[in-house]
Order: sequence, then C-alpha cells, then structure tokens
Amino acid sequence: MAALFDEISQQLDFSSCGEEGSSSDNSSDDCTSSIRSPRIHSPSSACRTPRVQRHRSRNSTLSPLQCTSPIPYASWRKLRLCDSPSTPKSLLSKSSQPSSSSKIGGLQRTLRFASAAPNLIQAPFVNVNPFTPDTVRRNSEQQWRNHCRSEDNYGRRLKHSLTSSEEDDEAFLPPKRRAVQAFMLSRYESEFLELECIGVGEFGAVYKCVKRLDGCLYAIKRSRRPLAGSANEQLALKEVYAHAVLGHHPHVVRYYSAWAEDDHMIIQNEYCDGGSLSDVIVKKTVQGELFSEAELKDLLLQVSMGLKYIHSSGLVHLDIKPSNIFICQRPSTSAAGEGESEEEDDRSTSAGVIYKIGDLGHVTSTNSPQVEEGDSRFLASEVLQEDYRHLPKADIFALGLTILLAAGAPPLPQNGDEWHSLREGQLPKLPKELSPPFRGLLQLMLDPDLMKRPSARELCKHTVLREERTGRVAAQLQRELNVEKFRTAMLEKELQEARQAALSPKQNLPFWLKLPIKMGSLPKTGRLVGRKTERSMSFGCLGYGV
Ligand SMILES: Nc1ncnc2c1ncn2[C@@H]1O[C@H](COP(=O)(O)OP(=O)(O)OP(=O)(O)O)[C@@H](O)[C@H]1O
Ligand SMILES: [Mg+2]
Repeated sequence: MAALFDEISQQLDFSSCGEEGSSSDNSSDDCTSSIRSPRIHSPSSACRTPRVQRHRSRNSTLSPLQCTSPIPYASWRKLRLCDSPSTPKSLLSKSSQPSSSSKIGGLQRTLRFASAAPNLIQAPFVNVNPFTPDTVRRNSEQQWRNHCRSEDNYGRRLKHSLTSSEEDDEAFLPPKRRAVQAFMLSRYESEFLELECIGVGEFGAVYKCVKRLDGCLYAIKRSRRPLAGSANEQLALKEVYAHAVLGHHPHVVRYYSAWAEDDHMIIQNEYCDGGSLSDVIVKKTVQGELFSEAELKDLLLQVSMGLKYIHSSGLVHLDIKPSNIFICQRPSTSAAGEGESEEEDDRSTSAGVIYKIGDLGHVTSTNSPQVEEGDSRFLASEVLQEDYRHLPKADIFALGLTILLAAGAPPLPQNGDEWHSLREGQLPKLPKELSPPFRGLLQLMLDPDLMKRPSARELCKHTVLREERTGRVAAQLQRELNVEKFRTAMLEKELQEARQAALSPKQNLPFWLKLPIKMGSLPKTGRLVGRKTERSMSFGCLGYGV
C-alpha cells in the first residue's frame, strides 16, 4: 500500500509555484519582512514570554524516523527548528509524545484511504466533527450507525460476488495501471483549472482556480507537505470541521468543499479578490498612505460581526491577524443577500469593501478547548499562561492589535519587553492620532484585564463604530429621498399640465396635440403617470443636489 501511495504521489505531484518556499505571509502581518529572527528573551517578571515566535508548526511534529514525507532529514530539522512565528509550543511538546502520534496514525489512515480510489469493500469512514452541536450529533450518529451496517452488508456481498479470477487479475496487474487510475481520479485536476498561486502560508499553498463545471473562481488551499503521520492532519481536519459547522456568514470566508488527495488536504473556499488585509497594509505603507479613521472603524465593525458569529457558534478563531482577514472588492452574493440583522447589512460598507475572516486552522471550541496557539505577536498573555476560560477575549485582543497595525503601528514584537508592555496596556505610537473615543475603544480591547475587553457582540453595537455606519446609512437615505422628491415634483408638474389642457377650449383635440413641444416626443399612447421614470434624470436640477 505504501508503494502505491508513493507512486500516486509521484503521479500527482503538484509542482507548481511556491510550495517549496517558506511562509510568506507571516511577516507581512507586521508590514515588514525583517522580523523573522526571534529574540529569545528571559523575562525578569514572573510572567511567561513566548520562547520563540509561535505560530503554527503544522509540519514539525514527527521525528525524522517517523516522517514519511520525502523531505530529507537535514531539511526536516530546519523545518522543525526554524525560528518562525509559527512554532507553537503545544505542537512541539506533542511531537515528543508517542501517544499523540499513534492517534494521528489512525486519522491518517482515514484520510489516505478516503483519498484513494473509492473502495466499496472497505468499511466506510465517517469523521466525527467535534464542533457539531450535541443535538445534531446525537441524531446523526444513529443514522450513521444504520448506514454503516447496511454498507457493511453491501461490501460483504460485493466481495463475495467477485470471482476468484477477478481477484487474481487485480493481484497481477502491473502497478502502473493503478497509478494511471489514481491519476485519472485526481479531483483537483479534473474539476479545477489552476490559474495562479495566490499565497503560501505555514500550512499550505493557496491557488486561484476556476471550477471547470460552474466557471466560478475559488481559492483552493492545499497542504504544503503530505499529511501522513503528522499532526498537520489533525489541524487540517480542524479547519475543515470549523468551516463545515460555521456555514455561511458575510464576514467569514465561505467554504465549499474539502477532500484528501495524494495524502494532501485540499480545501475549496470562496475566492476573495482583494487579497488579505496584510497585503493592503503593505501596499499602503509602500505608498505612504494610511487608512482613514472611518475605514478603520468599518474594518473593526465588519470583523467584529464575523467574530460575533464565530463566538456565538461556540467557537474561537485564535489566529486573528491581518494575513487571515480577506477582502472582497465587489459586493459578494453572500454579503448582499444573507444579512440576518441590521448588523449584517453590507450595503453601506465603505467603497464596497467586505472583510472576511479566513484561515480557520486554529479554531477550537470554547467549551472544551484544544488550543493551538496562533502567531505569538497577536497572542494574549492569558493564552500563553494557559488560562483558557475566556478564549473569545483572546480574539478581541488579537483584533485590537490588527486594527493598530492597520492604523500604521510599527511591527509587533514577538517577545521581550515590548511584547510585555503591549500586554500591560501600553499602546504603540501611531503615525496619525486617532480620535479619543476610538483610541479608548482600542485600549479597552487590549486591556490586561480580559473582563474589561468588549465582547464581539458589544463591539457590533458600539456607538463609536455604529455612528460611522449610521452616518453613511443616513446619507444614503437622504440621497434616495432626494430622488423620490424629484420624481414627485415632475409628476405633479405633469398632472398640472394635463389638468390645464383638459380645461382649455380645444377640448375636441387629442390631448397630446395640446402639450408643449418638449412633450411631443412622447409616444401617442404614452401614459401620464409613471412615464417619467423612464427618463434620464439630472439630480440637482431642482435644487436637490446630493
Ligand atoms: N480565500 C482566499 N482568497 C484570496 N486569497 C487567499 C484566500 N485564502 C488564502 N489566501 C492567500 O493565501 C495566504 C495563505 O492563506 P492561509 O492563511 O489560509 O494559509 P495558512 O497556510 O493557514 O497560513 P498561515 O498559517 O501562515 O496563517 C493568505 O495570506 C492570502 O494571501
Ligand atoms: Mg493564514
């Protein structure tokens, strides 16, 4: 079987851009690429300090002997020991625990077999999504059990129906034929046309693809290294579980599908045409531009809406940062039609920009958290101290720092004195001062006392953020009102003219002959009421300028 998978993996080599490169997006969260080397710091205080830049290290959990990936030992060691912001302590410690790797082995089989040619004779695997609400799970578990029983019987019957000669044929077929079969079964290649690589993260490379069937664009995330025998598999599943449970929300990147192929996890997500917030921050920095305060408030409000949704589903993100917030330039269908409350009404977003939370690889449930620390630069100190009682407030903390970066704050420290002072409530200096109420709100989001930090729900209702939106909505309504007033005035004028014509002595002439010349171009059958709506209008001609 191992030989078969080796062969398949050769056939399905996704050798396109970027996969061998190191992560490119972490550094941009601080709008710089020069902060990769860690500053190991021994704190004088009792408080813990991140030992290295801790972000995810989805790839670094196996001993070289266990590792089944083709990465040579030397490179593997580099991966494991690299001082990137992506070396979470929990993964490192897990790597030394044999028990966890045996668990992974079980899961690994699940994915590998599920990804190979579907084999009816094998027992059907159904993953249990740990984020599924209890009630839904209880109902579906019973259904799965019934279903498994019937599939088991079917498998047995099918096996019996195979003649011995068929089985012999299978055994003596050259391995090449299997590889060709597997190649033809590549769902990625048969269903999608890869256009370009749009990002490389710690976990995976992301490709912009067109789905051959529907012609729509998607972002396809593929784990960079094989999942087999690594803790990456659990993390990959975590991301899929979270997406599947979260469903649709205008401010969460939409998920379409996921599957394993060639021992790599592939996730099909909504394509966000504006890239990540991190990209925009870098671009603005290069151009010497800054987000306006109104734009910052809009960003905070939108991401808070996404977080409110995630938190209300009993989950926490735990890796909020600019490179995990994606932008849609156009009003997406999901944003236009799915607003459930006034909070989700996106018609009034500034310049039509919609922010969406993505990269759910660190999501965990609030009730029984299994914390995989995110990027240390955005890590709340209580999470570092393994106090997981109020995890949503860690997301709020990371969001506060994200907004400060968008406001032009210098790169965030990975550890050390600066790291601690940020967590003691000392905000960094900004190139342009914010208004006191807004600055006060950001200060609260970073409060060392997590109980003082506002919840996502509170942020969504906060007057400092709402007044901006309320102002925009009021302006929009005023514009619409002006248009309606203009229409009414035109109709009244026409009505008056029609009445006058009716009272004039030439009553036996058709009324349209009595109309002034400017109206003569109308069709003879033209209706009086409502016909004005077909005309082009010049706003402001009656003093209703907008
Ligand atoms: N849906 C999407 N639309 C557009 N671009 C995307 C999308 N998803 C990811 N990207 C691009 O790919 C990059 C990496 O994606 P993502 O954060 O999901 O991967 P990752 O490997 O989990 O990253 P990391 O672990 O470094 O945060 C993003 O920063 C972004 O530039
Ligand atoms: Mg990411």
